[in-house]
Amino acid sequence: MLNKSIMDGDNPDLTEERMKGAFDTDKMAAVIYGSEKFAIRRREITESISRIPQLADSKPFSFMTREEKISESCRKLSVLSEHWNQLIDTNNEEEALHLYREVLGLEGHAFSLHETMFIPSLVAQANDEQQEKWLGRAKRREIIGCYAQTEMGHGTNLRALETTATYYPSTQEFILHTPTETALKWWPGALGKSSNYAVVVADLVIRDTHYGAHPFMVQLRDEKTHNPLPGITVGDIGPKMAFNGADNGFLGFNQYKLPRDHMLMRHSRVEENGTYTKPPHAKIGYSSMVKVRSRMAMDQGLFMVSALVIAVRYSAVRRQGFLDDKSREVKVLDYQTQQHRLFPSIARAYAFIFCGFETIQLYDQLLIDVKNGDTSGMSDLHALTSGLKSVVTHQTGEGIEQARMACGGHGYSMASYISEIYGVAIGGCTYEGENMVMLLQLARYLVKSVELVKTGKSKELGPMMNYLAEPDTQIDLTSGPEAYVKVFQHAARRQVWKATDKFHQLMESGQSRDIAWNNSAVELTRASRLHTRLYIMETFIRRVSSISDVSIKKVLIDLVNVHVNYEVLDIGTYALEHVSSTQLDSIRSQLYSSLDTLRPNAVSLIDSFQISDMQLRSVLGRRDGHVYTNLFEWAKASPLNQTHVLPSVNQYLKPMMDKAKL
Ligand SMILES: CCCCC/C=C\C/C=C\C/C=C\CC/C=C/C(=O)SCCNC(=O)CCNC(=O)[C@H](O)C(C)(C)COP(=O)(O)OP(=O)(O)OC[C@H]1O[C@@H](n2cnc3c(N)ncnc32)[C@H](O)[C@@H]1OP(=O)(O)O
Ligand SMILES: Cc1cc2nc3c(=O)[nH]c(=O)nc-3n(C[C@H](O)[C@H](O)[C@H](O)COP(=O)(O)OP(=O)(O)OC[C@H]3O[C@@H](n4cnc5c(N)ncnc54)[C@H](O)[C@@H]3O)c2cc1C
Repeated sequence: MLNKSIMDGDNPDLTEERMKGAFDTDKMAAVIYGSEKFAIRRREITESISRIPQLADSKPFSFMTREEKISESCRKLSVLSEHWNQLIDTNNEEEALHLYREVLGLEGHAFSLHETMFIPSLVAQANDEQQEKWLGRAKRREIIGCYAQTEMGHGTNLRALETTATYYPSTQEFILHTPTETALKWWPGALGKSSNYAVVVADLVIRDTHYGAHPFMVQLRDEKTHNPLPGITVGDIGPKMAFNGADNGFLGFNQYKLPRDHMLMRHSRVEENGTYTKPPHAKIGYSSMVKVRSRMAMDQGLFMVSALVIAVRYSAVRRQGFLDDKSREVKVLDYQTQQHRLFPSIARAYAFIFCGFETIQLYDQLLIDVKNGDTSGMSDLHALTSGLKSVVTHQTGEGIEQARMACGGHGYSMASYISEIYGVAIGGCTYEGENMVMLLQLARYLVKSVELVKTGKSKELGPMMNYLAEPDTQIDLTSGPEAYVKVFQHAARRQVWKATDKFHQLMESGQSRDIAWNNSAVELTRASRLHTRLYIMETFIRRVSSISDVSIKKVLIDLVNVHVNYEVLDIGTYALEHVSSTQLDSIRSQLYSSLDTLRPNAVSLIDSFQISDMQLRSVLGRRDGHVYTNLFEWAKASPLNQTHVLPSVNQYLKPMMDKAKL
């Protein structure tokens, strides 16, 4: 069987789609997840979870209050604690993340930041003795940690953080202090109620000199009672747009004493007498953010896929209207507009995940290099991941919203669960650096690159930047996807140069650097987006070219064709300077025919992600496709439907109506 999701008793419309698939979905899963071994491990973990009934949701998330969600995830975490070693290789981050996604879902939980930022901060920033003291405890989950950096008044501008950590050689202690209301830590995930430790980022002060943001390991709560320690004010910041299973929190310090060896000292040090040693690279303390940003293409790709699994399956069973055959309504997936709405996002999701693999590996390599004293790769990765997190989060938001609309009215119901996926995913436009700000970080790098070319130093260009030095050439659009890469290179190069020239001209006209930068900022962010989209396209094509299995490669080439045609049309206003409007018309025709080509494989392409029903938490997107029965059962389970007459009717509506009758 080529599509491994086919099961007896499924909706025949979905079975028909699965029969049409021209490739083996297990083989595709191995490509998506980087190796056959990991794809198998994912399935094994999912299977093992299903044999532990206590790990199942006690009721649908959408019917739970915030308090119930938090309690439910804590209950499951305590069940999981009995099974970690039997379910996963606890040293394997990807296995752990898969387990969390399956059992706990995406709405957040007590360990939301423990694995993703707290432990990575200890790994990258704590010295060997500190790791000896805390890392094992953190990995064994004896303690729960989070990453407390953002303050009520400042998130983006780290240099303006107000929380101080002042060192006193006389006592060999730091005093952590929150000098103002705006200095309260505000937003850190799992800080409010769950964590008893935090990596706190504070401005290091020694003898009135401010050394800027540094990380400190801080105990927040008593390990026996879980009460906040004296000098600490901590709590939950309240409900959010989504992600309400997490207790994002606030934190204030009142002259809180911290031993000297609680500053994380792998890269910078404070000696007993207060002598400060600066780190080998000024931004090395920002590594936990780079770590998460390097994961975001992968994680956002998976968010988008979840919405697409729901929308594509639903579109294959939803019948509405007629095409040729007037005896039976068509599957809405047969409409060109539906395909145009969904298929380019499927292509982007694959592309993001392939990029994600690269950036995760680049971060792991950087960690090794930095440990060996080589910080030279930091700027490249910072620039790349800054642009990538901004583009993928924005496009993921767009893709998920299109998926919701593609499900019509039922997409708007929590039964689809798409609104929750959307709410969680678009948090990524903000966290780990607001998107505009991060696009401007990449722009700094692009401007510097142009300056290198202008001053004859093209040899010093970083990876991916050589195209900035190349001349425009004729583009032959019949020569395959590489021609579309050329269109993107031309468009990105032109925009990067244009934005840089504008910035330079404004400075030449007398504007200060910062004012000239601000007056060029929109053009600079456009340059960053084009550059990043070029990177995504190149990575996608490179990955697909490396595949040897013929049937897998064939369908992925179809997907690449959807991608390159869609992307070039999407940047039409920039592309028009390099391709004629007649050529754009021909790209349009190719896009429509590539949608057609992809159509028979659409369900298998999204089935290949092997996202279990448990993980999807969508009534509309279940693998069996029995949408209407499932939807009705779900609605009947609504708490509102547990009585025929609600107390509020008896208390308010009935007396009101009775009064009106008098
Ligand atoms: C995590 C998810 C995994 C699972 C998925 C499942 C569910 C997810 C669902 C929910 C979310 C869960 C978790 C969310 C966790 C979120 C956590 C956070 O948000 S933590 C807080 C993050 N905060 C930020 O990102 C702040 C953004 N600001 C900054 O990073 C810096 O302030 C900024 C903008 C980089 C500026 O820094 P500054 O020190 O002022 O520097 P300059 O602008 O002056 O630049 C000077 C040069 O330094 C270079 N630079 C900056 N950063 C770096 C770096 N990291 N590495 C290397 N170089 C860097 C910069 O490019 C400049 O270079 P040049 O002078 O141009 O050469
Ligand atoms: C779901 C979620 C989870 C989070 N988890 C954590 C966590 O675990 N730990 C933690 O420490 N923090 C966390 N945060 C906080 C998050 O990192 C910050 O909110 C984020 O970095 C954005 O900073 P800000 O809120 O200060 O936005 P602001 O910078 O105030 O942004 C407001 C506007 O100002 C613009 N702007 C700001 N500066 C500039 C500039 N220099 N140039 C141009 N435009 C600018 C922005 O583009 C934006 O449009 C989380 C946030 C969310 C939403």
